[in-house]
Amino acid sequence: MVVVILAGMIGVGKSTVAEAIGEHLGSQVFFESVDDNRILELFYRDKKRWAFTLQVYFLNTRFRSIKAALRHKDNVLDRSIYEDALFTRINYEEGNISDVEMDTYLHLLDNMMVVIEETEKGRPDLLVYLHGSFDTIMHRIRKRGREYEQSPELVDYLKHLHAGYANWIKEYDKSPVLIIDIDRYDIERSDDKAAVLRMVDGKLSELSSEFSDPPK
Ligand SMILES: Nc1ncnc2c1ncn2[C@@H]1O[C@H](COP(=O)(O)OP(=O)(O)OP(=O)(O)O)[C@@H](O)[C@H]1O
Repeated sequence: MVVVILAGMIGVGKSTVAEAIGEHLGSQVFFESVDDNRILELFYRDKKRWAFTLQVYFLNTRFRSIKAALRHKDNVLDRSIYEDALFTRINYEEGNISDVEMDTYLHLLDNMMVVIEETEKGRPDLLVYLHGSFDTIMHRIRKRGREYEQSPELVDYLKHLHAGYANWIKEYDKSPVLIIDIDRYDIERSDDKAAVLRMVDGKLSELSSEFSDPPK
């Protein structure tokens, strides 16, 4: 049983890579659909009013997904609960979330983490972190063309988030990590996609041999 989670900046391509890994490993993929997420649009229109509500919404849906993923067999998640606190922190730093809201969020998250760690598996096997330069990411966000992500006023928020990710990945310690540079590998090209899947296979087999090594 293998649980792989994806992480990385908005627009970096997590859903596409999650789908490719899921297909390759024969795993179920948990996508967070944003098409029916009304709060997301409200948030992009008025961050101060909706940031906390949006974070609680995502926390709840990610909690549900990670519990389900850790309970069943082979699964891939396109974004996970481990990463959402970064969005909350950035929104706190931007003044969109108050001290009291931040504290409430962190207590809620702590409680949820206890439940997650108490599941039989406890944590994912691998985090695949997609890293890209700010320019590449902006290019992808524009190309994807989701209306609420296009406002020129969002650039500072996206820069802040991009810088936040660099610290977040250094501190992440819930599972082993595989970093993929999207400036180098474009999953839409078949040879790059094959190379990415080989890296995932390589990492998973390295981890499973470490796991099965007899103790010395
Ligand atoms: N916790 C969160 N707080 C604020 N916004 C969030 C949070 N989680 C996701 N989002 C926003 O929701 C949208 C998520 O879209 P989606 O799930 O397609 O992910 P993405 O990061 O844009 O995708 P991909 O890496 O697959 O290109 C993005 O605008 C993202 O910023």
